Amino acid sequence: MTHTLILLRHGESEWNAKNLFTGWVDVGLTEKGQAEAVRGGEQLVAAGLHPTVVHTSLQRRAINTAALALDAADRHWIPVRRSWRLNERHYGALQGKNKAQVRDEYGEEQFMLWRRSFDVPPPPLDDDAEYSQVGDPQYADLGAEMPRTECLRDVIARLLPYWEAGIVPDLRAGHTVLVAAHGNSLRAIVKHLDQISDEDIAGLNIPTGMPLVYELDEDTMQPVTKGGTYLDPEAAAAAAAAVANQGR
Ligand SMILES: O=C(O)[C@@H](CO)OP(=O)(O)O
Repeated sequence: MTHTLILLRHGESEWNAKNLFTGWVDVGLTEKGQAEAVRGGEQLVAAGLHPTVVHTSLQRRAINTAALALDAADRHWIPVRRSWRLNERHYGALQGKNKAQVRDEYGEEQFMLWRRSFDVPPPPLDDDAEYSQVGDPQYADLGAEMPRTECLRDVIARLLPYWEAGIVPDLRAGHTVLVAAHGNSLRAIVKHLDQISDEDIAGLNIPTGMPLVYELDEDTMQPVTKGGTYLDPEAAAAAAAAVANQGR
C-alpha cells in the first residue's frame, strides 16, 4: 500500500504576473491564476484523485487556490489545516523588487545565488520596510521565529517540523493529502522527499496550478516514483522552464 500526496503550487499571482519577488507579501491571484486553480481541481477529478484533507500556508494565493481547486473537484468540504511553515520563502530585501531589474543591477551570478542557491539568503528586510510582515496579525504568535529573510535551507528547517508533525500523521492515517503552497516551500518538500542534493535543487522549478502527485511507501515515506507525477507532464515541463527563465 502507498500513501497519496498531492502538491499544488498556487495559481499565477498578481506579482508573478508583474515579475516581482513576492515571498511573504500576501498578494492575490490573477484571473489566469484563478483559472489555473480550477483547472488543477478538474485534473484531480479526471485522475480519480479525491483529497480528504488539505494543508495550506497562511497566504491568500495558496488558500484561495486550494478553495478553487477543491470547489471544482466537489471536495470543498474537507478539513483544512494551515501553517505559516508552508509559507513561501521570505525573500528579504528583494520582496517587491522586479526580478529583471535585480538581475540587471547585480548580475546573473548574484541573482541566481539569491534566487536558487541552497544557502545564500538575500539581505534581510527592515522591520519598518513597506513589504515587511512584522506586526501582521497572522504572524503574531511567531515571536523569534519571524523571518526577515530566508534561503532554501532555512525554509527546510522551518518546514520539516510541520511535515513530520502535521502532514505525515495525516498520510499515515490513510488520508489523501493535498498541500497547497508555494514555489519554494514545495521545492523544500520535493528536495526532502526525493533526496535531491544541495547543488541539484537549484535546477528544480515548480509551475503554478499543476498538481504533482506522489505515491509514498507506507513504511519509509519514500516516493515510489522519484520526482512524482504531474497530471499534465508536458504542460508542467513547459511551465517549469518558464519559471526558471524569470528575470531574463
Ligand atoms: O517571488 C517569489 O516569492 C518566488 C515565487 O514566485 O519567486 P522565485 O521563483 O523567483 O523564487
